[in-house]
Amino acid sequence: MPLFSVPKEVAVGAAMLGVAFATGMLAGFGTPKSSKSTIGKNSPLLQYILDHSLREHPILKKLRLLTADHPHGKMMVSCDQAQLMANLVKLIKAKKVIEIGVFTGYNTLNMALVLPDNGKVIACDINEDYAKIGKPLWKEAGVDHKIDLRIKPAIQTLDELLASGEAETFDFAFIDADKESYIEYYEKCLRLIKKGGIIAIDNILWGGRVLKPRKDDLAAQTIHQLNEKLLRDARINISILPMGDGVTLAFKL
Ligand SMILES: C[S@@+](CC[C@H](N)C(=O)[O-])C[C@H]1O[C@@H](n2cnc3c(N)ncnc32)[C@H](O)[C@@H]1O
Repeated sequence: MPLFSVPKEVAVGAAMLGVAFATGMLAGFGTPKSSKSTIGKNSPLLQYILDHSLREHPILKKLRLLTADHPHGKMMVSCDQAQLMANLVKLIKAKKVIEIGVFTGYNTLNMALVLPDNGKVIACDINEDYAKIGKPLWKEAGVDHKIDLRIKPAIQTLDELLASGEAETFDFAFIDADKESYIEYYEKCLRLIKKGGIIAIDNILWGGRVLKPRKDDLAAQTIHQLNEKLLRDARINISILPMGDGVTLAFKL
């Protein structure tokens, strides 16, 4: 039984989105490429959205183009989603931010650029080689002093932050690493952020595989379980945005 019935206008909107998926109407971002888009490719409408909203810092753009050439370039967060997160970070006047899954550091730089000079991004990844690509650009942008890169499993970093008394001291978290650990990441981030803080969770549509997660697809199953859990979680308010590969915003109450 669903917790809430679906309002008619929502059902209509969802149906329209479904049609858009099916017809490829919402079919992706052209240039600049939104590399992680589930919502298709080559859509004039999404291109229009980008053309009329993207204000990308030149060094951020440089890192995006550099990352796009990387063999795993598709892992990079979409630029429109990154811009939304930067706007949220500014709106809530965030000072302390966690990023789980740095890759080449596009969004790490994106957030560092909008934090105050004494702000901090705790940037978690297991692969130092990826981060080495972005590091010189963090420096070129003059924000490297705001980035604390921790190369080890993110769960370990989160546990260390909790153990050192940093619960309820963070303003914003972005979860974008191994999907199988998403529920653990969420629970630990929820303890680390303050009331009024925001957790953004990427890939919550997982290329559409959340609709019918296969038994052997642990990532799809975990994301789907998290989506179900968040709907019923009284500690937060949520919104799911059909942007990139789907992003949930969880607002801590
Ligand atoms: C999708 S990418 C992150 C993209 C990044 N947020 C951006 O702005 O472009 C996922 C990253 O998670 C990292 N990762 C995978 N498992 C991890 C773990 N257990 N702990 C920390 N990072 C992990 C990978 O090395 C990879 O760089």
